[in-house]
Amino acid sequence: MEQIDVQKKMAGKKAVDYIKDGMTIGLGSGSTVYWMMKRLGELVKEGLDIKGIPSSLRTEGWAKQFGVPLTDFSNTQQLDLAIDGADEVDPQFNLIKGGGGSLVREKIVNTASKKLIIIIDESKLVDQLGAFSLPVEVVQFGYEATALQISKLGCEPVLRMNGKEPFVSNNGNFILDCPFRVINHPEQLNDDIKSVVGVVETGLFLGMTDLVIVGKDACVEVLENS
Ligand SMILES: O=C[C@H](O)[C@H](O)[C@H](O)COP(=O)(O)O
Repeated sequence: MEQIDVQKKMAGKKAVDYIKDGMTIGLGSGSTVYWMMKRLGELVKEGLDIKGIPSSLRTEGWAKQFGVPLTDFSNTQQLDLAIDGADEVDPQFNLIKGGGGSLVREKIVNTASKKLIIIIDESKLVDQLGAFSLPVEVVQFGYEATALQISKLGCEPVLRMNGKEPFVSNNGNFILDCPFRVINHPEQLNDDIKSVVGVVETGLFLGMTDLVIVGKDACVEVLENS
């Protein structure tokens, strides 16, 4: 296993320490979340009584594979805890997410949760957001016009592809990857992008993270948002 995967596994496995009996859990997306799901499945087999709401079809598949019981928003609108990955985390615990294209469902799930824990490998910690191209989910119709409007905010959006076809999110939308390179004012940028017609959601997750678990080579570091 590569070192980065070892770090993801360390972070994912540590996160389940925060899950308590009776909780409803937001289940994030991505390769780090995979390890959390695997460990959570083991704990459920040992008797842990929880329910989860998955933030992607892929995570839903893992839940079924590992035996993690699921529920949905028709049964509960507030979750106790959400555990999710990230593509970048800055010192203020602001995030870029959506590298896997699940940002809309993730933002709905994480916003509905009382607490958000982010699990990452070391490479995700950055001084400033923006080196990772910001994913923005947009409706398919007229996406070229939507991209033009976003470009006026300081980047050249790239339509995400899946082979020769555009990538389509679990919500049936396209993703524009927006290379801003340096994001100095994330709140303002988020507002500006969201005001563009055709934009569904941005991958900026601001002021929502309570705890970051960073997987390192032989340990984990837990960073608390004070
Ligand atoms: O859409 C994908 C999500 O935001 C992921 O949580 C994020 O891309 C991090 O994924 P990974 O743990 O695979 O690096």
